[in-house]
Amino acid sequence: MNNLYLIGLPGSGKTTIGRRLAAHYGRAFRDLDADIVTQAGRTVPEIFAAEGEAGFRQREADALRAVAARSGPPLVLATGGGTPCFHDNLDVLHRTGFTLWLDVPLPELVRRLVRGSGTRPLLAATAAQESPEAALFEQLARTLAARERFYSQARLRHSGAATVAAITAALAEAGFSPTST
Ligand SMILES: Nc1ncnc2c1ncn2[C@@H]1O[C@H](COP(=O)(O)OP(=O)(O)O)[C@@H](O)[C@H]1O
Ligand SMILES: O=C(O)C1=C[C@@H](OP(=O)(O)O)[C@@H](O)[C@H](O)C1
Ligand SMILES: [Mg+2]
Repeated sequence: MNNLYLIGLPGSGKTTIGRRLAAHYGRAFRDLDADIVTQAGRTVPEIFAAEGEAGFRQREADALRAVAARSGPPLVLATGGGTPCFHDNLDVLHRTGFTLWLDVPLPELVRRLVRGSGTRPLLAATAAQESPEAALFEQLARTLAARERFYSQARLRHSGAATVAAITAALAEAGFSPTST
């Protein structure tokens, strides 16, 4: 299976860029968080509140395995920021597709996330701090430190321009074949 899997920190553009890459390649797009929400009948913050992070991670692992096991044409999947870091999910990603790490500098992530962090439970507490930007930066830096050893195993780390043209050129150079199944 030749799915294209986008991984990286919250705000790195997995959902936004994933949708554009899918359109470019003529593939279906899926967002793992959206699958989880549909299956649970609850929003992501509601799942964290009712079931804790452990409950969310179990749902995430199950949803990923459902996508990975499906038959049909390969798709583009935006994972959640934590997906590669729990429940051997990285093995599932590597066995069933090509992993692309969107590596975006922390100050840019802070600019993107400082409004709307309430929809991301692991970042929500930063909004109540005296300096939300500084708190968000610290939180993202801690998260990256814990996750970099997973993200860095991606087949391609893209740190350049977040355009479809730049990313598809980098993917081609790294050996991603959009037409192979
Ligand atoms: N390349 C980009 N340039 C500017 N803003 C972006 C870019 N990609 C995403 N964003 C914005 O950043 C926020 C988070 O993007 P999103 O795609 O949801 O990231 P992720 O799924 O990785 O958490 C959104 O408000 C989105 O509009
Ligand atoms: O980083 C994380 O652990 C999470 C990121 C979120 O997805 P995005 O990366 O799309 O924001 C979502 O899966 C959940 O809030 C947990
Ligand atoms: Mg997303």
